[in-house]
Amino acid sequence: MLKAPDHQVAGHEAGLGKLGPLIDDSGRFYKPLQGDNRGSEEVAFYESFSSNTHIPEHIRKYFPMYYGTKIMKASTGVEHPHMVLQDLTSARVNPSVMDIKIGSRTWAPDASEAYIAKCLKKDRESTSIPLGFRLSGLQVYIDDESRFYKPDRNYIRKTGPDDVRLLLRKFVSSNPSADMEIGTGSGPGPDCSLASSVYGGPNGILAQLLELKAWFEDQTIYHFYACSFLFVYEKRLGLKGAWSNAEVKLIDFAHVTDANGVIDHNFLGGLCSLTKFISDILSEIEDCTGTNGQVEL
Ligand SMILES: O=P(O)(O)O[C@@H]1[C@@H](OP(=O)(O)O)[C@H](OP(=O)(O)O)[C@H](O)[C@H](OP(=O)(O)O)[C@H]1OP(=O)(O)O
Ligand SMILES: Nc1ncnc2c1ncn2[C@@H]1O[C@H](COP(=O)(O)OP(=O)(O)O)[C@@H](O)[C@H]1O
Repeated sequence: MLKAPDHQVAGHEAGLGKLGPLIDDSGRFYKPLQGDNRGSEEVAFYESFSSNTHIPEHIRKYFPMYYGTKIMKASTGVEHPHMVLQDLTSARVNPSVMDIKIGSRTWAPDASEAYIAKCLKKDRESTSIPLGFRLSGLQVYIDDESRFYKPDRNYIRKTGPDDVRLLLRKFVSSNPSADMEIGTGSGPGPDCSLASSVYGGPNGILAQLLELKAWFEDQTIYHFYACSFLFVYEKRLGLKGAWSNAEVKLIDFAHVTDANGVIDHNFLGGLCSLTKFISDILSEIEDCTGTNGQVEL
C-alpha cells in the first residue's frame, strides 16, 4: 500500500492536495516529477548516470537505485509521473536521518533570473555561503518513549554555523533536545556518545565522505548543484561487535548539469567543509576519551 514516507526530513511533502513522495512496503520510494522541467531534469540525470560506464562501481553505491518512471496515483489523488527509487530508509526501524544540501551556490548556470534570486536569498540567509553547505532537515532517534528529536523547518532555516556544529553533534548523541539550542540552554550539551561509531571507524560517515571526496577531486562528468547528502543510521543499543551501520547517500538531482571537463569545485568545497566539521567532532571526542573511532553502536 502506498503512503507518505515515515522518515522524510526535508523537501516537498505529500499532504492534502500537495504533491510529495510516496513509499510502498516493497522498499520503493516514488518521487513525483516536479514542474518547471525539474522532474524531467532529474529523470535525465538518473538515466544518464545509470548508463554511464565511467562511474566506478564503488561510487554507484552512494546513489539510490533507480527503477525508471511510472505514472501512478499521486499524493494529490490524480495520476502523475513518478521516479521509482530505492527507499533509503526501508531497511531501518528507527532511522536517524540528516539531509545536508551541498555547495555554496544552489542554482545551475542556466537557471532563470527569478530562480537565481530566490536561491541566492536562501544561500545568503543560511550557512550555504559561509560554510558551503546547509542543513535541510534531520531527525534523531532517542528511545521508544520519546521517539525522535526533529527540529522544525523554521528553526533549521535560521541555523548559523554554531547551530550547524551543534546539530551535527546532536545527530550522534543519545540526549538530543530542543533546550540545547544556541542561546536557550544551560543544561548539559549533546553527549556525542555515538560519534565514534557513526562518524568514525573504517566504514563510518567520515570514511564514506572521504571516498566520495577522492572521486569528486577527479570526476569531470557532472556538476551537482543543490544536491544533498542523506546520512542514515540506526541506533542499536546493546548490540555489541557490529560495524557501523551508517550510510551516506546522494539525493536530489533536479539541478545537475554537464561538467564540461571541469571539476565540481562548488560541491567539492562544501564536501571539504563538511568533512572538517565531522573530523573536528571526532578529534574532540578522541581528546576526551582516548578512543579512536572504534566504539560500537
Ligand atoms: O519551495 P521551498 O521554498 O520550500 O524550497 C524548496 C527547498 O526547501 P527549503 O526552503 O530550501 O528548505 C528544497 O530544499 P530541501 O530539499 O528541503 O533541502 C529544494 O531546494 C526545493 O527545490 P528543488 O525541488 O530541489 O528544485 C525548493 O523548492 P522550490 O522553491 O525550488 O520549488
Ligand atoms: N530515495 C529516498 N529514500 C528515502 N528517503 C528519501 C529518498 N529521497 C529523498 N528522501 C527523503 O525526502 C526528502 C526530500 O527529498 P528530495 O529529493 O530532496 O526532494 P525535493 O526535491 O522535494 O527537495 C529527503 O530529505 C529525504 O528525507
